[in-house]
Amino acid sequence: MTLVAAIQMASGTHPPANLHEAARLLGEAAKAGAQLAVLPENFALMGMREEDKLAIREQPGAGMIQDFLSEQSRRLGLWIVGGTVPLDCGDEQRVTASCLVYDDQGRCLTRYDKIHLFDVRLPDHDEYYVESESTRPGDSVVVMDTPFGRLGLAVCYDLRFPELFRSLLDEDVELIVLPAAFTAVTGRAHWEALLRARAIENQVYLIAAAQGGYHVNGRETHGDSMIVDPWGNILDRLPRGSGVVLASLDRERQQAVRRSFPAISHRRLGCQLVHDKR
Ligand SMILES: O=C(O)CNC(=O)[C@H](CS)NC(=O)CCC(=O)C(=O)O
Repeated sequence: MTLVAAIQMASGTHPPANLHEAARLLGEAAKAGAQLAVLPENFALMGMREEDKLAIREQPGAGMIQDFLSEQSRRLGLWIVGGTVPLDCGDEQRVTASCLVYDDQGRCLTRYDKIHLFDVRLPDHDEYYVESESTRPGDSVVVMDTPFGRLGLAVCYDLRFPELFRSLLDEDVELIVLPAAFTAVTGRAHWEALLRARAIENQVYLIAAAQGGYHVNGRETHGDSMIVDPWGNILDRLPRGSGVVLASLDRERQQAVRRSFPAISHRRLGCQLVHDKR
């Protein structure tokens, strides 16, 4: 059994203050006995404008945010999934939205760059997002082995693309982390349904860490960070505000679900059949 945490924040415009709050919540998770903690998307900055993140971009491997993640994971003896960090990609106008995984000794082992970017005008609302103006999308599916099982990475809007999760399943993931900053409008309509669907159809644990609250840019994020088990049960959740969501992952229970309800082995369409026809 592994105790894991999803950390919920309502990040503001001042990175040091956001890191201070993240440290407090990571400390809370560690104190509760968590071995792995997931921070939300943009935990270090929810700016006034989308392009504000360009100003705090870091070179891969060095900078205030990455030093923070390394130091916290080492000091707390905690694996940390660093929500997203804006990393320099050699493009003046754009960064990558990089999800970085640190082990309990402060080493950054894995990087996943958000693949699907949120270029959306919300129906019936005066709200639109053009994430691709300031973010360069990733193009690689990323999984890694951890002491807690095979881990897959996805970020926020990625949740709407089941083919990414199938690709993760094809790599035999057992748990998937999803740092997010879902809008209040779309979150109310879709967040829980999408999370539970992705967990159920892939029979994985899903650890979703969200931004949840009001932000200086006038936006509201949905919150409701949750940990979902491979049967679709919500093990713990936090509707609003800052805090820590905790649950135990039970690999034997997961194996039992996959054995007794073998939907994964009943797949007929997708990779294999497509490849056979080529
Ligand atoms: O709003 C902000 O400032 C921060 N938000 C983010 O960083 C990202 C990119 S704009 N938000 C999403 O991907 C929302 C997805 C979503 O809400 C959905 O799929 O419905």
